[in-house]
Amino acid sequence: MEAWVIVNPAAGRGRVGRLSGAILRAAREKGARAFLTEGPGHAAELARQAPNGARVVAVGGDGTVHEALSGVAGTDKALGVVPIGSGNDFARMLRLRRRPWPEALAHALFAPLRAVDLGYVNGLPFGASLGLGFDALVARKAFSAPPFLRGMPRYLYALALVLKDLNLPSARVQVDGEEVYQGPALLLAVMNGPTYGGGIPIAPMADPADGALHGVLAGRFSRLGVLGILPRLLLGRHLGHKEVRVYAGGHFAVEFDRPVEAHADGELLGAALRFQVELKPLGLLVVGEEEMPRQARPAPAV
Ligand SMILES: Nc1ncnc2c1ncn2[C@@H]1O[C@H](COP(=O)(O)OP(=O)(O)OP(=O)(O)O)[C@@H](O)[C@H]1O
Repeated sequence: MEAWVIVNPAAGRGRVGRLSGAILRAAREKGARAFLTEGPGHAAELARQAPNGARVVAVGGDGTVHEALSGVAGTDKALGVVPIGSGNDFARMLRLRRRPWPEALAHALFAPLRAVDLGYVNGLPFGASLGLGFDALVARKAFSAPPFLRGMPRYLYALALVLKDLNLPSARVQVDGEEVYQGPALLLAVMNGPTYGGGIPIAPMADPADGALHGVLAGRFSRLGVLGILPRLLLGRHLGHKEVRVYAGGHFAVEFDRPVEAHADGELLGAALRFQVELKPLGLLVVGEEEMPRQARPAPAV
């Protein structure tokens, strides 16, 4: 099987850039074709050019994986990942163990393939997460924050800007054809994996091989309410909040009363009024762990 290794030197806050020569060499020694991306969009283009049946290995973070996914989804190519980004939620969804990069590369090139569910939003594929509303707006503001702000200060700056002008849109949400919610919405996360934003456990119950997307909707929240739920969210203790609802299904149709920001796998999609979200069960071939344990579930009642 042909393998294409796509290395994003900008990922991992420059770490991949420092390692890129060694990674390209190691990939070629293992018989793969290896490429360094030249800018945003290049990983997607390379993944599209990879031949049918190829294993496409993204070296970088969730942005690189998301781009590579767009060239792999809907084909019989397979997606591997060497997670050296700052977030790595796709790798977390696959339960990839932490390995030094040479081992992670060998794993991505040679470990067996398995299938996981694949999400689509308005026709575009996503791997682990889709976020509509508040979190995407914070990401948008962080994107245009002054360049001297980095990491947590950049996030807090963006959060403060969004909270200052907090004005919730109204949403109508249908899951599998049934209307489940109508009202103000702070955010709706539609998740294939349990985490986004670099490990935030927004949907601890999500499992990429269960044939369902998991929606977590935060409804009416004040500024103070948002500040109160954030620490609970970081600990995965937000699901019991009275304004947090959870849904599972294969098709989410979401309509807002004004354009709302969205991100897929942490990549901004642009604001829109309507989002059609579909799941293709086991629609993506990936390199995961040999054993991907499912979430612990209570035994069914007998
Ligand atoms: N050669 C390049 N120069 C600059 N940017 C690039 C280049 N190649 C790709 N990119 C862009 O780099 C961005 C960041 O990559 P990525 O998200 O993989 O890394 P990260 O931000 O460290 O990880 P994470 O998303 O997991 O936090 C992507 O949006 C991608 O489009």
